[in-house]
Amino acid sequence: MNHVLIVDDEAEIRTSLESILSEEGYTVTTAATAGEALELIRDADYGVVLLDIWLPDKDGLETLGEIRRVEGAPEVVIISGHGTIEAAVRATKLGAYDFLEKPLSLDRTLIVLKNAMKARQMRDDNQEFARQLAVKGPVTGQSVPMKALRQQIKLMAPTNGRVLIFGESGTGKELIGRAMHAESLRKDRVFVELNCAAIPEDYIESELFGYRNSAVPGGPAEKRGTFERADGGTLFLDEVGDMSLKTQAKVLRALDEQRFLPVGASHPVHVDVRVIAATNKDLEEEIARGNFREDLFYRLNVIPFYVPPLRDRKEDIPLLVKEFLQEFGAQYGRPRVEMSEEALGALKQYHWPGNVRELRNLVERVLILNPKANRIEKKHLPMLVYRESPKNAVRGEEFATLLEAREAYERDYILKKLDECHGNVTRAAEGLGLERSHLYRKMKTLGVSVKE
Ligand SMILES: Nc1ncnc2c1ncn2[C@@H]1O[C@H](COP(=O)(O)OP(=O)(O)OP(=O)(O)O)[C@@H](O)[C@H]1O
Repeated sequence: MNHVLIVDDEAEIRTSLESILSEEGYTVTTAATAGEALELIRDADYGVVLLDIWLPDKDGLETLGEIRRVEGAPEVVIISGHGTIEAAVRATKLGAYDFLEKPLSLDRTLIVLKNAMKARQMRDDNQEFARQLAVKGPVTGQSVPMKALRQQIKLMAPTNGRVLIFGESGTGKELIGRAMHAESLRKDRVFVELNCAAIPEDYIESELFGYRNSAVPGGPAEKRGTFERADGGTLFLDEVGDMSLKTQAKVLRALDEQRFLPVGASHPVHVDVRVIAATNKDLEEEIARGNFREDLFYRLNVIPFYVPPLRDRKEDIPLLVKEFLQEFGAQYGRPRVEMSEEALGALKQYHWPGNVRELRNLVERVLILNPKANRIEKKHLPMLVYRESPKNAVRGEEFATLLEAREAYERDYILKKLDECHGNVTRAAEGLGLERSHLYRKMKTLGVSVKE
């Protein structure tokens, strides 16, 4: 974050400040009027605005108010002339970061600007923290591999070493990445996540490294990439095996040099980032196939972590269920809900292709679809029972007749839709393209219910 906007109607001040600040490594844009400045601020991500309080087209305090209303607003430092100090003081009470008096002292300008940038960075970090709080939880599990993983996290977290986490989808790789960050020396800084598979190839470079002077007409002129946002903290690169070879080459360089060139920029940006990467692919196999760079693999894989699938640590299921029942019980106003031993036994029979994520979703669904049950019994887990009975299993196994196969698929699909719609049959019917009454009839035939 080093973009400064200078707003002053005196051309001389604009030019001299621009050249000094550019030399200090800031990216500088200038504007002569409040109108022009507001337009620029709505378009790009500035760290700090140096705002002359006296502008020809608008009152300085009013301009300050408008800037502060822009989402992700920059810090504002007021520049005041001789007769406007009182207004500048008032501006700081209204949320300006500080003020500078004309004629500007170079030292003071640089110090105030540096501090204002830092304040803006901290505001960004705090917003990231707030987002993180919503998703953070403990790494639960008493199985031998989970205990070992927790120990490994404790040991490796403070080392700053790069970590590569392997494991099937839904096993908890991101959770482990976050736990690692929470126990590291960077815990007071940001944790930024980027899912490399979710971003189209054309955008991934600008997502990672940001851009200056967007090529998209009407688009924001500047964007900070994930590397830059993670400065000082941890960058979690999820599904790292899905990056193209071209992007891999750029990431490799950024890791080696701890600096990179945003798209369209003329100066590199230096960062201090710890990278934790995760993948559900066999990267060694991807290397053999020529899809993943070996040098990047070794750079990322300083400390390898392996998270086993849930089917290989079924002893963790009761504890996980307890945690999810607590979480969703509190959310849906049913704090005392529990699960019978028999139901837990049924869950242990299942092979959990979606791992812990699937278990968590199932617990939530069962709670929603059985609003009166204070104790979840085996009969409340129909889908699993169908899946695990070889005759009815939806995936792969054999069905006696086509009708049976179709019903199993339909049942599964309807349950999924009902789950997405939190048990609301009308909305599920809309989503399925059926009349509500038709869906009810189908549910009855298939033995699907949303009530006790
Ligand atoms: N050991 C665990 N204890 C508690 N919750 C867990 C555990 N493992 C996973 N979860 C929960 O399961 C869900 C999926 O976990 P997470 O997103 O970390 O998996 P992932 O391996 O990163 O998945 P993907 O590869 O699909 O991104 C999350 O809601 C997470 O909180």
